Amino acid sequence: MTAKIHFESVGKTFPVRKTRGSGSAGKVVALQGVDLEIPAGEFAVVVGPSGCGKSTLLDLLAGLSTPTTGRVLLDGAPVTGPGPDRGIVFQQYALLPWRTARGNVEFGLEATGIPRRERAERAREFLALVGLSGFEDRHPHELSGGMRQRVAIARSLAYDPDVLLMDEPFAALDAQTRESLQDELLRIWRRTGKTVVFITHSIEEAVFLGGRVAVLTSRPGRLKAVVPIDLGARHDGGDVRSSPEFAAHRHRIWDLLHEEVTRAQRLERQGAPV
Ligand SMILES: Nc1ncnc2c1ncn2[C@@H]1O[C@H](COP(=O)(O)OP(=O)(O)OP(=O)(O)O)[C@@H](O)[C@H]1O
Repeated sequence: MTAKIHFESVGKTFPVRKTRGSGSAGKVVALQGVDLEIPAGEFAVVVGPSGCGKSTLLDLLAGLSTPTTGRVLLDGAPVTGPGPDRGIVFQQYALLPWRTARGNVEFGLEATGIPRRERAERAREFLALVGLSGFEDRHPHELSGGMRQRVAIARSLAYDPDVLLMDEPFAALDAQTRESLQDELLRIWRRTGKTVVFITHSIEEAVFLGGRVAVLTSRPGRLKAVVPIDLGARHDGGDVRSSPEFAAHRHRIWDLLHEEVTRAQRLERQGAPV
């Protein structure tokens, strides 16, 4: 069966401008030879040291940039640009401040030609899905950070993309809000059956959310390991985050990352101006 998403020997190199004191322009190899298949309906999480190319990987899948080598396939066809089959949620809310929660969710639908009444209905439905019934008429400044991010998720889901791309969507939130949004997201994922690609710096978040966790090496980002997460039935109730299975997965990913983080720090020190 064709994978929903297939990174096929993907590499990405960025040209960098000449900096003061350095002789010539150079390049940054952000990703190198990344091979990863993600089946439909999977919740895939990507972790890796800072600057290893996680956002670059997501941008390629979103069609916001093109790979230097290899291909990114969606349903077997190369990604050639952004499309409504992929919804993106970033760390920053990116909401329109002059529009209400409902207006923000409707905004994404306006370009699709869906009639006004249906847009309003769908916005209400998706705001309810993310737990924001009763807050439809609030503006972003009248909502908490967690609520704003819920609006952003509702906006992405409202046009029914097959794939949800999430780039550290909860990183700016306090710990409690973050955990409750993780619970919500899993509930929504189970209900909608979307394929999710989720980037995070948090190992706990990766283990809690991921069906599989892809660990990237420090730059250039290559695939170091793909760790299947099995938290068993405990995921359906109880405090899964304190279970021994959770701790074992967390430890395994920590081990994989630790070596890479150390390597990245060493490279950073070597590259730092003296
Ligand atoms: N447009 C660009 N031009 C030049 N270099 C870029 C560009 N975008 C990313 N890079 C470089 O590519 C590398 C990977 O960046 P990317 O943002 O994908 O990493 P990341 O793993 O998401 O980082 P972080 O965890 O810090 O968010 C970095 O060294 C970054 O500076």
